Amino acid sequence: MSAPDTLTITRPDDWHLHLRDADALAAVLPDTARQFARAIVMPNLRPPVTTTAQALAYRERILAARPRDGAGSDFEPLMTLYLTDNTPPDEIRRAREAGIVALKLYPAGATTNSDAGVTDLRQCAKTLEAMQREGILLLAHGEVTDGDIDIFDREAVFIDRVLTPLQRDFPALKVVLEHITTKEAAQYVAGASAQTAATITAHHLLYNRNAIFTGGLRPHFYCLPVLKREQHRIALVEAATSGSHKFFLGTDSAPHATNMKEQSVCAAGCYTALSALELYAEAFEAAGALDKFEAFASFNGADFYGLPRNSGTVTLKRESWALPEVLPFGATGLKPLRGGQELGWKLAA
Ligand SMILES: NC(=O)N[C@@H](CC(=O)O)C(=O)O
Ligand SMILES: [Zn+2]
Ligand SMILES: [Zn+2]
Repeated sequence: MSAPDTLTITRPDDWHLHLRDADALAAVLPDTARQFARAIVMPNLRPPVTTTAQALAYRERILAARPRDGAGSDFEPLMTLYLTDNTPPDEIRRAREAGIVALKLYPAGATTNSDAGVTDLRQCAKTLEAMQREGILLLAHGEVTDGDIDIFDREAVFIDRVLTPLQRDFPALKVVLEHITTKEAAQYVAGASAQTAATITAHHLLYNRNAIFTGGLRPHFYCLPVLKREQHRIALVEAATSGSHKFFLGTDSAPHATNMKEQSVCAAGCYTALSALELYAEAFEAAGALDKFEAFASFNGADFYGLPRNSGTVTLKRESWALPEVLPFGATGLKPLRGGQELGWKLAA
């Protein structure tokens, strides 16, 4: 069979996204709004979005940053709250009534803007109970933070120490293990209850940890959880293309200004929103699984969250184009992953 020249799928959603705030929000939102109908917006602002009132105010700022008309003007942000040791159980009902869909678990110190995160999930039992009751999802940055655990093992150890007991104690709580990076995570999710799912980024499908070290240290490939060995990348591709409904698209597009990335201490995060669908299509095509792409990008996430699937379609065309090296973003710009290089698919306007 010859390779197709176009790929038309139901409008997709991004189930894990960082939009930031203020000028940064205005700079990046149009990229996502062009590609996706909806996105789960991460709450790791400074200060973090911990209350329903803050999330609703943030939602208004996002709506105000949408393109006025044409593509992206109907983009819908799906809001989340940042779980802390002290999130009151009462907040959960307020959140549900306000249309907030999930709380985000950041183990304290695990990633960008996670200082206010949870130090011990056992302290959150009452709140988790309320989430289970109200049908609010828990989204996990699944890494332990102990200094004695090797950084490449932190996801697997999180599954054993945190996720397995959590799902035993709250079996009806829907949990998304975000941005999975290992075969342990793919296997765990595939074998876990129907209340369990995972997002997978384009960069973890396309790259292994060699990308960070090719010819020198490459900060634009540094994100958390960090890229892993090739055997893990292969396991993620297998999970994404397996046809399992438990795996879906979440870019984890995480903008950091160039001066924050090209630094003695480089911020964690890759910017992929500008060309997310193109990057995913490349990964699915390399696996000979373009026929599995639509469910991964457009159906599985909505079904798991209990939200309607989108109507309408988007079309990707086989066309070679060079991704810009730097995008406008503050004084130093924003370098997208793969910037300056060719992509083989292009989202039709
Ligand atoms: N993925 C990252 O490396 N960074 C994210 C935070 C996160 O999702 O862990 C960010 O906010 O920059
Ligand atoms: Zn994370
Ligand atoms: Zn993230």
